[in-house]
Order: sequence, then C-alpha cells, then structure tokens
Amino acid sequence: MAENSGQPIYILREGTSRSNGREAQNNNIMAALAVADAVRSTLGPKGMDKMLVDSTGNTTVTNDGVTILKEIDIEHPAAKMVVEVAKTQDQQVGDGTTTAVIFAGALLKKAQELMDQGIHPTIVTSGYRLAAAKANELLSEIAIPAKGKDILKKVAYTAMTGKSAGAVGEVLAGLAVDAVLAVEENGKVDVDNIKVEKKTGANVENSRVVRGLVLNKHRETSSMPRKAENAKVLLLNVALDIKKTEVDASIKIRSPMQMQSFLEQEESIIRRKVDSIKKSGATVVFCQKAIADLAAHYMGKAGIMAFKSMSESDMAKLSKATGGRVVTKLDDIDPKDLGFAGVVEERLITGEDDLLFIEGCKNPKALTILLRGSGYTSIDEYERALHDALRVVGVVIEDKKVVPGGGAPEIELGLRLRDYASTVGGREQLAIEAFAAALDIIPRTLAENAGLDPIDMLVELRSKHENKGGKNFGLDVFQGKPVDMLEANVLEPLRVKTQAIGSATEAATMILRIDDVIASGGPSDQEVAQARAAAARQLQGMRGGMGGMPPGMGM
Ligand SMILES: Nc1ncnc2c1ncn2[C@@H]1O[C@H](COP(=O)(O)OP(=O)(O)O)[C@@H](O)[C@H]1O
Ligand SMILES: [Mg+2]
Repeated sequence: MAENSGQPIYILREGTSRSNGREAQNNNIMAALAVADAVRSTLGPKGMDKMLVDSTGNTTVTNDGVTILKEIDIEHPAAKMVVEVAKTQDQQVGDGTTTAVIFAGALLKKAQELMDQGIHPTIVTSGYRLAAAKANELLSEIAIPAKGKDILKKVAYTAMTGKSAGAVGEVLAGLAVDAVLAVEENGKVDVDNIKVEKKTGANVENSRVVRGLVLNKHRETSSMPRKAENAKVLLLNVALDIKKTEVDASIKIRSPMQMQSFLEQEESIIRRKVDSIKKSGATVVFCQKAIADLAAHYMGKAGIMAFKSMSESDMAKLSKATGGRVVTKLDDIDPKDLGFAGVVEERLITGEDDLLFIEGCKNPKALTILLRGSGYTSIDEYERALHDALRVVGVVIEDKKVVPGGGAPEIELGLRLRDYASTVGGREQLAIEAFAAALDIIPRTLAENAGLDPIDMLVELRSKHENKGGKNFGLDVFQGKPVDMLEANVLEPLRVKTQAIGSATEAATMILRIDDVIASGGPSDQEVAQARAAAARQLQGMRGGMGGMPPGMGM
C-alpha cells in the first residue's frame, strides 16, 4: 500500500499475504529449522527411524533423510528450499542428505543470532560465502587418498550404518563394492549399470552380484531348453512371424489345395526366418517383437531358447552385458553381432518363481544385484542402504579421496575456520565464526542421538584436534568417546562433505537474502470462508441499496 494524496493505493490482489523485513526472514528461518528438526533425530549410526504412513496407508520405515523429506508434504517455500538441498545432495552424491539439511538449519539459526545483534543479512551471507569457499579448500587438505577394495568397503559400510541394514552392512558393503568395481570404466562409474532385483523369501546373506542380468522372463515354449551354456545371444528387433499386410487385405481361398499351399507358404516363410537364425549360430534369441507359435516350435526343435516382447531397456542392458548388437535384418546375420553369455538359464528361486539368469557375460558392464530379504519393509530399506553404498563407492572410485567420519572433519574445519576468521576481520569475521560454530551441529547431533553429553563430547573432540595427529578424531558413538576414525574404519567420500557444505550454504544464503514474501497462492479454507462471508455482506448491501464496495477494492 502506498499513500497518494491521502488515498491508499492497493497494488496487490485481495487475499495476497505479505510479510517483509525481519518478520519475513524470521518466518523463513523458522520454516527451514522445522525441516532440519524433522530429520535431526535420524543422524548417525544411533539415529532413530521414522515411520511414514502415506494417504493410502502404505508404510515406510526409514532413517534416510531424503526419503523422509520426499514423503512428507511440505508447503512453505523456504522449507522447500531446504528440501531441495537434500534432493541435490542425493543426486550428486547419494549420501549425506541429513547432514546437509541439518547444517543448513544450523547456518540459519546462527544467522538469526547475528541479525538479532544488528548485523545486516548481506554481511552474514558474504561471510558465509567466504567461509564455505575456505572450507572447501581446507577439506581437500584434510582429505585422505583412497585406493583399494578395503577402503571402498569401509566407505560403503559407513554409508549404511544407521540404516536398518546396519547388522547386515557387511554383506551389503561387499555386494556394493563388487558391483561397482565391475562396472567401472576408465575411472568413471555409472551406477545406472547396476540393476537391483529385489526378491523376498530368503535372508539377505543369500543376496549376490550376478555378473550379467536377472530378468523376469520365461522362454516361449517348454520344448525349448531351460539352459544354454556358452550361449551365443542374438538380439533381434524383427518379428518372427508372418508380416502383417500394411493395408487390410483378404485372401480368397477357393479350394483345399489353395489352403494347403497358402499354409505351406506361411510355413516356409517362418522356416526361412528360423533357418537364418540357425545359420548365424545363435543359441539364445531375445526378440523385441512377437514370435509366432510355429517359429517358437522350430526354434525349440533346433535347441534354441527364445524370448519375445523384450523391453527396449532390457535389450540395451543385454547388449551392454553380452556385447551383442541389436539386429534389425534377418538375412545374413553377422556372427560378430552375436553376444556371449557363459550361461543363460531359467532358474527356480525359493520355489516360487522362475527368473532368467544371464551370467558369465563377456563384457559384464551391466549387472544385477539379486537382493534378498525376508520382508517387504526390510528389503526396501536394504535397497535404500544399497543405493547409498553404490553411490558412495562410485564417488570414491572417481575422486579417490575420503575424509574421516563421526564429525571429525566438522571439528577440524571449525577450528581452522576460526583462525581464518581472524585474518578476515571486520563484521564478516563474526559471520565466519558463526559458520564455524554451525559446523558443530554434526558432532553435537551425533552425540545427542547416541545419548551422550554433547558439550563434553565437543570439548573432548576439540582438545584432540588441537593436538598434533588428532585431526582424524571423531565421535565413536558406540564407545562414547573420541576415537581415530581411520582406526575405527569410519570413512566417507570427500564429495559428501564438500557437496553438503556447498549446497547448505547456498540454500541458507538464498533464504537470508529474502526480505519480502508476497504470497498470492491458492486461498486457504479460512480465506475461502472469509471471502464467502464478504460476498454475502456485499450482496446484502446491494439489496439494501447501499452499493458498498468490497473491502480492499477501494481506489
Ligand atoms: N560408526 C560410526 N561412528 C561414528 N559416526 C558415524 C559412524 N558411521 C557413520 N557416522 C556418521 O554419521 C553421519 C551420517 O549419518 P546418516 O544418518 O547416514 O546421515 P546422512 O543422511 O547425512 O548420511 C556422518 O557424520 C558419519 O560420519
Ligand atoms: Mg548416510
């Protein structure tokens, strides 16, 4: 509203809510803090789980930050920005989502304290940016070079502790490392090459990495063999039936002779198609299109296994795994286009279901983790744990750098950033110190969630880090004291920390720079009721000949 010769001017539609200045900032900070608080209790190996029940009654039991935040309906725009932090973290690294969110919350809380002391938000945000850039630099100094399967296993295990999968972490860590190493290509890892096939009905110890693929497919007829060894795999994108005519055509058959010759002709077409498959030497056929019964029959007689209606994505995976090329013409199939698999076999799994195993492939860049579990809830949480483990192992193979866990890097950064702050001076120094203090939220929360005294633990950790050789000390939540995290085998990818700090800072500074919230949004129930009442009043007024303007419409 602005004043113009005494008359108020309304520039916003009626019903628009607006808050500005400190009020807007406080509201946004409160909303963001609420998000951080929602996941805080899940941090670390001793974090609690949350049970999420959706509107259809499906339940998820999880301790995964991003899963929780994705499931709960969040409305507030500033809160959504914090949820985005978790999503970005998940996309970029696959772990550290809770850390990132809690840290964003801590940054905002510290910012609020500074603003209460009269420090302008722009000073806070520029101090935060300086601190984040310095933190990045310091982190690469703290980082430890990582090579070898052993370290990868430790990283995988660390990423999963705290998930319900903790007890089976060893099994899952082994699976994750084997799978990722198998798909690594020139130092790059695409975990999309790894398919996780969940199957309940057995313990997780029965899970395994299938070097190749596991598909939910069955051979066309039972006359085909169940198993093909040293299989030559043909990937076909041609239908194995009679070509349908493009236009509607009908054939008039006037005599049994004609019928006979018509059928013979059909048969010979199909026979020719199968013959060219036989000639190529293929013993297993995956066909993206249809397979006529007669074609299946001939192939069965020739000892060829065949599968129809394959999806395009399965064909792509098959091509990657077996080294075969998808063939679109049946004449003169080049034997070089055939893929290879040691075994293709339809196998019974726990007596309930047949699955198709394609194993021992020549070039197993696509593979499957056959994940077993006794129940749907637990197997889903194993899958989430495995998802984190696959990602962090891939990240460490790519970056070759790890940092100790248990709050060690946060404590070390906190100390070093305080030193750095004094070199910057001025008011920004206060913001950098606040950033350093905000980092304490990680070890503090780890301690709280383990039922330990956070103040004592922070003091002990800091004194370790102030001594020479103490930079890798983190909180061992099981022993309840600072321990060298290298010796405790608690290791995380460097990228988990750089990403968490980077995106938390970005979200916090973005939220701090907002000083005006103008929300038009859909009306709330209450607003709808108010609007109805106003309309009724107006109508009454008109009937009474008063011609009243609705409130807020005045010029
Ligand atoms: N065995 C352990 N001892 C102490 N801290 C651990 C251990 N395992 C993991 N952590 C710490 O737990 C934190 C991660 O907790 P987690 O619940 O997985 O949240 P996030 O979603 O941030 O990954 C990290 O700070 C990590 O170093
Ligand atoms: Mg984690």
